[in-house]
Amino acid sequence: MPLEDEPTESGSGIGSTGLEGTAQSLRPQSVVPRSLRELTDAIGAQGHTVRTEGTLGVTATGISMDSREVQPGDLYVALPGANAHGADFVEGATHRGAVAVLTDEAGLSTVRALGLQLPVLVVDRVRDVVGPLAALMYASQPSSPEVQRLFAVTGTNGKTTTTYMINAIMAALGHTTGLIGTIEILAGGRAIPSQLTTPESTHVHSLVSVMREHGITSASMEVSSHALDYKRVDGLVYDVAGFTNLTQDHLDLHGTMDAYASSKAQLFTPSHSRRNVITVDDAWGRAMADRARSAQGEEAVVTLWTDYGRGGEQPADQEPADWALTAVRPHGIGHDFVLTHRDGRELRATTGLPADFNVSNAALAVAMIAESGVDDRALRDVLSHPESLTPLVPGRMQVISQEPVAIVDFAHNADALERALGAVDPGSDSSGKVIIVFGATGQRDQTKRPMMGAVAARNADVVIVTDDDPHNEAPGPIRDAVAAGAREAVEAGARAGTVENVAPRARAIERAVELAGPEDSILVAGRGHEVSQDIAGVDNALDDREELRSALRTWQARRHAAGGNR
Ligand SMILES: CC(=O)N[C@H]1[C@@H](OP(=O)(O)OP(=O)(O)OC[C@H]2O[C@@H](n3ccc(=O)[nH]c3=O)[C@H](O)[C@@H]2O)O[C@H](CO)[C@@H](O)[C@@H]1O[C@H](C)C(=O)N[C@@H](C)C(=O)N[C@H](CCC(=O)O)C(=O)O
Ligand SMILES: Nc1ncnc2c1ncn2[C@@H]1O[C@H](COP(=O)(O)OP(=O)(O)OP(=O)(O)O)[C@@H](O)[C@H]1O
Repeated sequence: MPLEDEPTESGSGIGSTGLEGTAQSLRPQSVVPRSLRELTDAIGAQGHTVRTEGTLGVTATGISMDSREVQPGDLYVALPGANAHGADFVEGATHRGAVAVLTDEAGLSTVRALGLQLPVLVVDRVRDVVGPLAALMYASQPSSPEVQRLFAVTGTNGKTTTTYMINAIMAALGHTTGLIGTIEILAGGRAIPSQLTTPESTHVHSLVSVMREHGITSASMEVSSHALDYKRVDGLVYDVAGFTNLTQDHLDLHGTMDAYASSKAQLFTPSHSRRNVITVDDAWGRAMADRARSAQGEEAVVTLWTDYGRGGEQPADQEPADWALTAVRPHGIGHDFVLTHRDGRELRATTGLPADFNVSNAALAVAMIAESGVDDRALRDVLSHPESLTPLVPGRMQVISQEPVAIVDFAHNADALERALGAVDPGSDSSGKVIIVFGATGQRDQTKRPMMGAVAARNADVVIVTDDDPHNEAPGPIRDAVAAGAREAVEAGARAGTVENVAPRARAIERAVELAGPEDSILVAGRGHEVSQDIAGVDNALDDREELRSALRTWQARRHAAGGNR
């Protein structure tokens, strides 16, 4: 039974000088100092009222919204938050060298109560002005796409994979690429530690500038709905922004699916993007395209149809999409596909990544690049090489073993789980069972727990419910809620013959492997690339890929000892 190689560091391209640091600490080398008067004028030019206290002649050379990240010469942005007000930390910020503060009235009172006399700019809604100020400070917006091309991807699932695919194609087209997303930030192959999918606005702007200083001519970014609501990408206009899909997730933040859709829709407006490619496989996508057209105008919005299920026929009652998948054929564990434009142009490509949804992600990546104005002939040439659309995306349908098929994936909501299970199902011609190990996150959207359980029971033969990141919630009841959804589905006739509740997670993975025969498929879902599990605020080392490899080695040794029979 071959175990797949462990992933290796990919790419290089640029030297590391000037890239030592984290998303929080990196700053462009060349920054034009800005007087508080200039910054005040810039806030006023955005239509915000700003009140100033203290001298406006002071110049700032950086901007930070966390006291712990302040560098000498910074404007410290003291934001009101859910846990604290940034003004509570203003003394720390001044000790680190902040020269002025931007805050609201409450923040001003705190600063003055502390007896601090440094200049203060006061606005009503602080987050509204930070992005554009950081854009000014770090001159982040590229002067043209020829200098640096910026891509953004949003949607519930597929952002990470699509951004990796965009980068793989752009690199093959000769660009030095940058990436900002959930797994990592990459600058020309150099990894920069990061915490959020989309970093805070001050970091986003400094990173884009730093990347340009290091010769990065194309950058793709995941833009989460949190980022849009928290205005983390304000002040940056992407050349092309793409939409993957919208399914239930993050309702703890957004409340309703409509509010969630409205958050995403902000990306498809002139203040965020010039051109959009929107996947219109379902009603959410079609509504997103309609909203984008009313915000951007018809010309700026391109639709993409990837729901190839009916053999390429688009629904007759819908307007045909601009780009559509018109042929999909299995190719190894991946697929060949043809993307056809309404005007008759065809782009042929192959992705070696498994699962139907990766054809959708690949189609979006290709359409976004085609719409970004790259040379058509060069693009066709690059797409003729399968490796252009087969990046290693850590923890995304990552194949750990072929026999039994053992895959680690990041699916952590019902839709992603269903699709990932569909991809590992050997089908009715095979006697192989599908075994799934997964859990649900604590302190997040609780409504998805039984839904995920039910999806697992409908699409797998053996369901092993375990812990994800419980965070500060008791893990037992989370597992019970997921398992209850699975058992209810089994009672209603779902496929699963067994539902087990096993913790800790490493033991659940072992259990899945113990139950597997060589013809079976194991999917360990939910944590993908993650290497630690947060239990009650403590990060415990745990890598699903390592646990799976170790359990498979034991499985292999047992089989060997038993002479190949189970
Ligand atoms: C819900 C959310 O996104 N909250 C973000 C928000 O928190 P907050 O407004 O409540 O801030 P707070 O903790 O009250 O602190 C108030 C202010 O004091 C500052 N502070 C705090 C302590 C200190 O010592 N010094 C200091 O200056 C903080 O930087 C902040 O500006 O602002 C903070 C400061 O920038 C963020 O760190 C924090 O992200 C938290 C950590 C987070 O986990 N966010 C996740 C949910 C998130 O954004 N996820 C999405 C991806 C979602 C997905 O698709 O899966 C992402 O893009 O990563
Ligand atoms: N187009 C898609 N449609 C549905 N599910 C998908 C799609 N692409 C990926 N997935 C599933 O979603 C999981 C996460 O994929 P990916 O990391 O690319 O998405 P993401 O949008 O970046 O997710 P997150 O916001 O949670 O980081 C994958 O492991 C896979 O199970």
